[in-house]
Amino acid sequence: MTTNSKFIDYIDEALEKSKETVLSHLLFTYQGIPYPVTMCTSETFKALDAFEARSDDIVLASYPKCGSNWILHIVNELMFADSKQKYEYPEFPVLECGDPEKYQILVLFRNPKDTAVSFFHFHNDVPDIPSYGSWDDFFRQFMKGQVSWGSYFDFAINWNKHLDDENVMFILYEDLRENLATGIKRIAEFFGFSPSGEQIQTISAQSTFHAMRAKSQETHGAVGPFLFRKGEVGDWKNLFSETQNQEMDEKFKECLAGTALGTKLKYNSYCQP
Ligand SMILES: Nc1ncnc2c1ncn2[C@@H]1O[C@H](COP(=O)(O)OS(=O)(=O)O)[C@@H](OP(=O)(O)O)[C@H]1O
Repeated sequence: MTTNSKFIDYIDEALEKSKETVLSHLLFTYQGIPYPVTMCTSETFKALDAFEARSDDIVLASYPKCGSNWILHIVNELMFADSKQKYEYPEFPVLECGDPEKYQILVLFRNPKDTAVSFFHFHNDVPDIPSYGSWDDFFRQFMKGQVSWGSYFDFAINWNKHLDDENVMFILYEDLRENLATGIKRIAEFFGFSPSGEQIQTISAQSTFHAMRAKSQETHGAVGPFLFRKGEVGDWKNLFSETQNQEMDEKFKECLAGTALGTKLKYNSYCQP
């Protein structure tokens, strides 16, 4: 992502509001889903009802902490390689709804255990964001879907219905982690970009966790190093208890076992001890 003061201004403003917010006052509910009062308002959601997309808009859908800043960076670099123009965001680039028919949509998933752990650290590490009392407290709320942006599992169940849509491309965080250049090539093909082998290599080198973390203060302001925290697969093993493992395995089975998305998430590879 390019240096963009609008982007950083928005994050700084949200952090400033977070300073005065206690955890019990963090969430409001819009159409049954909790959102943080520091970043969203019901007015914005209502205004988005009248939003009209352009036919060449690109949309990324992701539950929090699945690597959205990573993919935004990659797409920006691909656009730059294609057009030689750096895109400057006129607004903070997060749209909470829109007409899917009009977009090409990247859907980004990460295994639910690492997603939960990343989400917990974000809350508890960023000084200005209200903290949970403990990992166990956060886990309980995460499993109930009572965290910002709601339930990972409801998000997954809904997207499972759209995986075969022509305008939707699925990306798995763990696949990208394993082979960044291949992932970048697939994203480029989906959007009709034709980067050279050299451009793919350059974008890959700029999109590694370490490269992005090193620039994170420049790209994301004070919160940067917390957004690019560890970037690993399997960090959940440091926090999950045996009971929590079983609880999430059960929930996964109940919600996603036997579904197309359930298979694509490769749960047995990434979520078993
Ligand atoms: N380049 C690269 N490689 C590997 N991993 C990366 C990369 N960029 C971001 N990340 C990791 O993605 C996690 C943050 O996800 P999001 O950007 O979606 O967070 S947010 O919802 O916008 O707050 C967060 O995960 P954790 O480190 O586990 O907390 C980031 O470190």
